[in-house]
Amino acid sequence: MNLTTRIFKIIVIGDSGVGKTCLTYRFCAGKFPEKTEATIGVDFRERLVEIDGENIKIQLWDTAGQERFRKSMVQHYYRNVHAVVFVYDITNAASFHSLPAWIEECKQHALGTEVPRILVGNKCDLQDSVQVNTDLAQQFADAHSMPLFETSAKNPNSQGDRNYGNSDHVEAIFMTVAHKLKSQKPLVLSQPPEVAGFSCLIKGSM
Ligand SMILES: Nc1nc2c(ncn2[C@@H]2O[C@H](COP(=O)(O)OP(=O)(O)OP(=O)(O)O)[C@@H](O)[C@H]2O)c(=O)[nH]1
Repeated sequence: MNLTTRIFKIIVIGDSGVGKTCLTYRFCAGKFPEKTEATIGVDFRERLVEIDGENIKIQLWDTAGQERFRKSMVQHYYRNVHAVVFVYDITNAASFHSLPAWIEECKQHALGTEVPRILVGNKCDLQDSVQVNTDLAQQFADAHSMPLFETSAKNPNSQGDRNYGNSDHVEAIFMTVAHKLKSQKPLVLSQPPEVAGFSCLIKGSM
C-alpha cells in the first residue's frame, strides 16, 4: 500500500483580473466563486486527486496580479515550483501583451526550462468581446513551447471557436498538468495521506 502523497506545487500567474482566483477556485471547489476581491500576496488552494492509484495533492498558488500586492511575497512563490500556469484574459489584449513580462519574472527567479508551463486564455464565455484571437495566442504559445488552452472559469463548457466543447475543461487543464508531472521522475516532497476528497482554502469574502 502506498502511504505517501506526492505534492505538486503549481503557481498561477498573470495580470490582475484575468481570473486566476476563479480558475483555481473552479478546480478546487468545483464552482465559480460568487464574488472575488483582488488577491493580496498569494492565496493557496489544494485538492487531493488520485492518478493511476496514487494520491496526488495538487497545490495551486494563486498569486496577486497587482504589483503592489506581490512585492513582499514574490520570493516565496517560486520556491520548489513544479509547474507554472500563465493566464491571460481573451477579452483583454493588455493581459496578453503582459505575458512576456510574466515569463521574464519566472526567468529572474531562476525557474528552469525543465519546469512545465502552460498558457491559459480565460473568459471564453465572453465570445462577443474577444480581443485575443486563438491563432495569435497559439503562435505565442508555440514560440514559447507551451500548450495553449482556452477556457472559462465561469462556464467551463462554453462553446467557442474551437476546442471548448469538452465538459469541465478547467478540470481537464489542471489534471493534464498533474498527469504530466506524475510521468516525470519522482519528486522529493511527500507527506502522510489525509482524508480522501479535497480541501480548499478560500478567501473570507466568498
Ligand atoms: N465572464 C467571466 N468572468 C470571469 C471569468 N473568470 C473570472 N471572471 C471575472 O473576472 C474578475 C476577476 O477575477 P479574479 O479571479 O478575481 O481575477 P484574478 O486574476 O485572480 O485577479 P487578481 O487577484 O487581482 O490578480 C471577477 O469579476 C470574476 O468574476 C470567466 O471565465 N468568465
